[in-house]
Amino acid sequence: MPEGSYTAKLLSEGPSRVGQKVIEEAGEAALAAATGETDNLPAEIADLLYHTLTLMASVGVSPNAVWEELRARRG
Ligand SMILES: N=c1c2ncn([C@@H]3O[C@H](COP(=O)(O)OP(=O)(O)OP(=O)(O)O)[C@@H](O)[C@H]3O)c2ncn1[C@@H]1O[C@H](COP(=O)(O)O)[C@@H](O)[C@H]1O
Repeated sequence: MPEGSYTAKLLSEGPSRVGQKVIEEAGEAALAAATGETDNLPAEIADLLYHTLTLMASVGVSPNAVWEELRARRG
């Protein structure tokens, strides 16, 4: 594991732990939006996106697979 790497440590804990972080960060982002704390929103959303990408890596889902899914939904 790369020394001092948060990402490596989180990945070593498995998808369930990464998923918990996604839920936590989604809650923080939603709360910031609901309470009008818009100054905090970019940081909260950055945390959410980072942890979502880490969750994808932990289960082997590529960004391209997600883009393809979104593209297929276009009506
Ligand atoms: N973008 C990010 C990034 N966003 C958020 N975080 C970390 O995510 C954690 C989440 O915040 P919390 O307040 O929940 O932190 P915490 O209490 O330490 O977390 P837990 O103990 O609950 O797991 C913080 O420790 C942040 O530093 C990130 N850690 C790393 N990156 C990037 O990932 C890449 C690899 O970095 P390393 O992970 O350091 O190798 C680099 O480009 C980094 O900039």
